[in-house]
Amino acid sequence: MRDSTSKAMAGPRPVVFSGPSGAGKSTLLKKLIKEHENVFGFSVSHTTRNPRPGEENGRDYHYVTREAMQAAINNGEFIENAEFSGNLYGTSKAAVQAVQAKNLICILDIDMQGVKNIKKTDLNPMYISIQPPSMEVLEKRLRDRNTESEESLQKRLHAANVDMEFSKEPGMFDVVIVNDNLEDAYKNLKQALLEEINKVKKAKASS
Ligand SMILES: Nc1ncnc2c1ncn2[C@@H]1O[C@H](COP(=O)(O)OP(=O)(O)OP(=O)(O)O)[C@@H](O)[C@H]1O
Ligand SMILES: Nc1nc2c(ncn2[C@@H]2O[C@H](COP(=O)(O)O)[C@@H](O)[C@H]2O)c(=O)[nH]1
Repeated sequence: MRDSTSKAMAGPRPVVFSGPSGAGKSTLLKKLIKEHENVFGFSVSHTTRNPRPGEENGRDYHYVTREAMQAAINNGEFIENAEFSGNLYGTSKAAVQAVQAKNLICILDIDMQGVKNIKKTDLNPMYISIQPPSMEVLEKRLRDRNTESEESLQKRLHAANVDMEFSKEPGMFDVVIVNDNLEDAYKNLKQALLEEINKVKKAKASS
């Protein structure tokens, strides 16, 4: 069944970022939001994982217990949710509405199960896949980030293999960006979003 709740959401077309854990999604989207804070807004997901050093509740995620999150899911408060690496993650309707109410392009950072589920809704976002140059580079980045236990790292690498195959399915993503050199990847990302950025800037200038 299609989720018709998202139909009521207005504003510019959202953008979904997906790709393996460690590919550089957060790094790129943080740069994007910093450079265009009047254009983009981040959909703050819920998760049952613990905050990492430097992460802030309500800014990076809403950190909740599994019981609270499951109850909210059962109550129909989420557009999509998924189990990833032993934790629940999900996009609440409120998170997307909060961004769209400000007439900003809503950015969702979600895993591939999220992509599949969002495709069943009426949100109609642009889908961007961020890919690492190789599995070896991905593993090094994840290890160097120093945020995962060995068990979590192995789960993420396993999911990354599945994800990298999935991203090759024709029509799954509108744009695929290989994040090798960060500045090049960022330039490609901005180019892919240029039309949407200009639309929002124009609408804001005339309002
Ligand atoms: N082009 C790049 N070159 C080198 N290091 C990078 C590059 N892009 C990102 N990194 C680093 O790789 C690590 C993983 O990046 P990041 O946390 O942005 O990935 P992610 O896709 O958001 O991961 P997750 O899905 O787990 O949140 C970080 O330590 C980041 O600083
Ligand atoms: N389906 C969803 N996936 C999400 C959501 N928020 C984040 N994510 C994805 O989870 C993994 C791991 O994230 P991390 O912050 O623990 O490294 C990553 O692939 C994110 O894209 C969500 O709301 N729904």
